[in-house]
Amino acid sequence: MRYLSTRGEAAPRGFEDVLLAGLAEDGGLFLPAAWPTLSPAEWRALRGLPYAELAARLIHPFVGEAMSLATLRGMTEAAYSGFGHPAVAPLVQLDHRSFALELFHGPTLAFKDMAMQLLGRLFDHVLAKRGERVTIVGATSGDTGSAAIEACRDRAAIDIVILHPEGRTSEVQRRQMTTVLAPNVANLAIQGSFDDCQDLVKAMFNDAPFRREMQLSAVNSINWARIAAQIPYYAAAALALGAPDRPVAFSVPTGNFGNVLAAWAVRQMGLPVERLIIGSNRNDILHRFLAANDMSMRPVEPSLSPSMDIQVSSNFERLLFELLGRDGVATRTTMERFRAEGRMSVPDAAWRKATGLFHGFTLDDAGTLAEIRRLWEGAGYLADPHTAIGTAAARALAPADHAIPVVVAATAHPAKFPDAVEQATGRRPPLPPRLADLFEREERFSVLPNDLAQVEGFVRAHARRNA
Ligand SMILES: Cc1ncc(COP(=O)(O)O)c(C=O)c1O
Ligand SMILES: N[C@@H](CCOP(=O)(O)O)C(=O)O
Repeated sequence: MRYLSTRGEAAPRGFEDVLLAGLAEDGGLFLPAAWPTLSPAEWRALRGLPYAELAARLIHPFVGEAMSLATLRGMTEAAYSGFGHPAVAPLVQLDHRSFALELFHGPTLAFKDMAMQLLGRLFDHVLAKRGERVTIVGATSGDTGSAAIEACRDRAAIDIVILHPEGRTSEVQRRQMTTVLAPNVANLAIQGSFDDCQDLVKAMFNDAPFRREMQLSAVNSINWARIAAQIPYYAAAALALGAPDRPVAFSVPTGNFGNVLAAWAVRQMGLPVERLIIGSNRNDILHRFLAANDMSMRPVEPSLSPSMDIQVSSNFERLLFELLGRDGVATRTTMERFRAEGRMSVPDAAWRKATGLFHGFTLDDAGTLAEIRRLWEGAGYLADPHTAIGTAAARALAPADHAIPVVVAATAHPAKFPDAVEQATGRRPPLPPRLADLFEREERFSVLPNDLAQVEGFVRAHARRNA
């Protein structure tokens, strides 16, 4: 399997290079040169497999010659063995046609564990094989950070620095990151938004000498391996509900566009996905794009679903590349204009192609609380604020054909957002026993302004301490 950059200038690469590089040298994101596809018979043969086996079989085409299926299977089995549910990602029926796909049974209680638990092992394997060491820099609005730290803590060949927006995550989310005191882990609170954190990470990657000096790697969904590892749970849900012989729809609470992109990838691989519903909070740039071909940036506003407080959805560039007929020059020009002018629209044909499949929905905080309450009182289901945006979106935009089930990505455990859940339902969800003392644990993090030179200085000092 070879990978291309969405900006068309980086040389095609294999999986190992893509895993370690994260972002392409030309500033673009990697995508497979061709999508692996399965026939209906091949999809049917995957029904009912244990999750780890399904994951290994679906991820292996993306890994290609980099490792055998048996080696990958060993990693998926180890990655998912510690999950708190035997199905790993169970489907819970919410009403006659909609299902919550619970992706929060991993160690840090959010969907990020589904990919990150595998990524940590992939990094270890490739770094040991090459005798290399990396410095991972990542940006988080709350969940990627703790999942990445959990997956990479105490790993010999990895240093990791996670940037989060100061005061803009939930307290549980912050503590899940800052109470990990492993020497290879550092947390930085940036005085700014998640978008500022993400821009700092991309700027470090685009600073070629710094990138080389630090051997930078990424764990955000700019890294293709993250998306590849998020594909199997959509396939598992679709197969359980009758695919490939019955179409399904997915509703995904969306911020950086990574999770919904994985659902789209399942469609590229041949499963009948009738539509992809994108739920946004008041930071609704994707909704506005789908409604009126207007992707225009506004300042990021804090909401009750902080992990989705994002304006620049990194992975949209991957979809854009496909919408523009895989034209790297056009993708680069469009993205550069977006960053310079703060807005973009795409050619009409591309926009129509996008709106034929993607449907946008937006919900404010009051609506989110009402939806959490409705789910609790109506279905006895306790949802976190992100998942609630997904269920509300599913109800509003489900396909007219009632035979098509709608799968909502349940992206976080309600205990990660106890204040919002309690406000909506009067019930404060407890943390699982292994996190019960989270609020007594010592925290360690530094605070820095949104300043590239200072952040690079911090990353360098952290890496040198551990070298
Ligand atoms: C709980 C939760 N829901 C939804 C999202 C949005 O997912 P994505 O950024 O992949 O669109 C995130 C952040 O990634 C999240 O942490
Ligand atoms: N919501 C995310 C933001 C980063 O997304 P990623 O999927 O690109 O890592 C978070 O929780 O940090």
